[in-house]
Amino acid sequence: MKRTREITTKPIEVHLMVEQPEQFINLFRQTGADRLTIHAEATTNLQGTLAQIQAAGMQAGVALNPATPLDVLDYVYDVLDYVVIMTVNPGFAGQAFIPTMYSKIAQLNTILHDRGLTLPIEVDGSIGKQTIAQCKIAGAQYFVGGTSSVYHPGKTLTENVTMTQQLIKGGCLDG
Ligand SMILES: O=C(CO)[C@H](O)[C@H](O)COP(=O)(O)O
Repeated sequence: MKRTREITTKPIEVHLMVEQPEQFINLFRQTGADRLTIHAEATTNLQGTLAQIQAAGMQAGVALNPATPLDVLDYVYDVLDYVVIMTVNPGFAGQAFIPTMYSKIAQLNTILHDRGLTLPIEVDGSIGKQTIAQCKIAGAQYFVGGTSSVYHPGKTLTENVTMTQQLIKGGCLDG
């Protein structure tokens, strides 16, 4: 994290897939993180932990595993800056996208709209050529790049980044 902070002024988002994430808030703030994502399933104090992240000067995000319902967010929207919908089960790269996640993204988009909130929806897991367009239609605004996009084997990082940018913008791909 420290090395990454030295080489970029871009916002750095850290996604903590650990239990008791509250133990790591200050550590990641000190190393230069701008946004900290915690899992709803990983803490018994979701509201308090999000509030602590914001109080430490970072944006606070909640990641929801595929089986976790959206209503866990009902009482934390006031301490939340973005939501990460996991579109695979967390653990490792290269898994298949879970198709029911499209409707989960759309449902969250409707909830946010009904509440008058403009929090971005981020999607994580098998995000690439086959899934970006539909995630965007459902309401996603942030896309996590993994082996399905920016680290896709067989192409350079630059080629993959260009391709992914085109997909997110909704442009045509020629290959
Ligand atoms: O958090 C993850 C899995 O736990 C990864 O971000 C993601 O799955 C990696 O990308 P891809 O699915 O494109 O290989």
